[in-house]
Amino acid sequence: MKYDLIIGRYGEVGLKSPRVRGRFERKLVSNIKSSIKCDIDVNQARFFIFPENFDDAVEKLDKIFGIVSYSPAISLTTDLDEIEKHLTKYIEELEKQGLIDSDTPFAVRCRRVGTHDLSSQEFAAFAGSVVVKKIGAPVDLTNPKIKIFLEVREGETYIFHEKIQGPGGLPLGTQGRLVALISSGIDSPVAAYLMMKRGCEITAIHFDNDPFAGPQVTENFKELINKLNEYASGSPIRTKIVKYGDYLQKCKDKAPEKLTCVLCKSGMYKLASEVAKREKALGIIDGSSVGQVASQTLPNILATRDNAEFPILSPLIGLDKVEIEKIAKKIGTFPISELNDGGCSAVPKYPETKANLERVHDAVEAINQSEEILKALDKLYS
Ligand SMILES: Nc1ncnc2c1ncn2[C@@H]1O[C@H](COP(=O)(O)OP(=O)(O)OP(=O)(O)O)[C@@H](O)[C@H]1O
Repeated sequence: MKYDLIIGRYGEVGLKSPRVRGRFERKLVSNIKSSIKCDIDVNQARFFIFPENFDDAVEKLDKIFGIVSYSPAISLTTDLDEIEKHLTKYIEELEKQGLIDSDTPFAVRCRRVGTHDLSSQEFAAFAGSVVVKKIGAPVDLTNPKIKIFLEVREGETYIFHEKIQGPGGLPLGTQGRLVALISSGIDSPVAAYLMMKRGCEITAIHFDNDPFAGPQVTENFKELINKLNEYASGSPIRTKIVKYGDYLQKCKDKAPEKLTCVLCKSGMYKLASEVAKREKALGIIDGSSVGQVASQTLPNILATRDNAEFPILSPLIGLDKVEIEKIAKKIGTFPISELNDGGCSAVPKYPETKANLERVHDAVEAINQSEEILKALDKLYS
């Protein structure tokens, strides 16, 4: 099929006040243009996208937040003879692709904006008669196997048959910046993805636990960022890597062994708070889910977040592993997270699961956490 344009639609953006909607629309247009070479007209909650390369555009629109659905379409003038001519050719193409034949129940749906001689129903009935004349397929308005859409907008008419689901959400970059703690595991990239979908730009921090973890962990993290960047058109993810081994060694040397994971996590939030200040971010994201592992019990969550200076958002907090994995597979991070990275040897044999706030405060003092975090910050690289 030779299409003329792609019609994109947004959902939630349309519920905003006109001023906010205008801002979101402009951001969405610039995000689309960042990865797709095209011209775009915006008109009444529709994006009319004229790409240089259709296949490339169809693939990339699937990863641009804010777009709820999109349809490759042909355009023509609103005139019954023109509709008959172009729709007949369109049906011929669908027949060649095996999408319609004389037995395929079909329906025409018409949406109309502006003043015309015919009502939407009359336009749909006319288009239906063209399809019947061309191919003899049966009309079935309740249970069609294929739908033909006619969108009549003043003097322009668009014909399409697909409404491809987009990722939804809000345009990236409309909600401010967050610092995301991203390991090489399954959960944290999903957490970052979900907040990107809510329009938040991301600075990703990874803690390199060498010598307690091997180089593969950091390599996997970089691969995960490459994958997440496919969804970051217009606002690529900024990355920071922290050498964290010395901090962990201090925890092991100066605090009860049992508390290593609690102090590790608490140090991450503290360091992320410093990075958030530098990055003008408004919060921190992590991949916690209540009770998933020893470090994610409610007492540990409380004890590790106690000295963070920014809100910590955990979008996976109420999801179970199967639900998280389903998202990871959908967005393509799962196979990377599944790669063996050797794990972390700093984890004690019996990690604390019911951290006591007072004892954690004592341990934080014993390791001189603030100073150690400043030292680690000095070893931050991009
Ligand atoms: N090396 C690391 N670098 C950056 N963030 C980390 C690291 N390790 C853990 N985190 C953060 O802390 C959260 C909880 O830690 P936990 O040790 O349970 O994670 P994990 O199971 O290793 O990884 P994930 O939760 O990503 O599957 C992670 O979701 C992630 O946000």
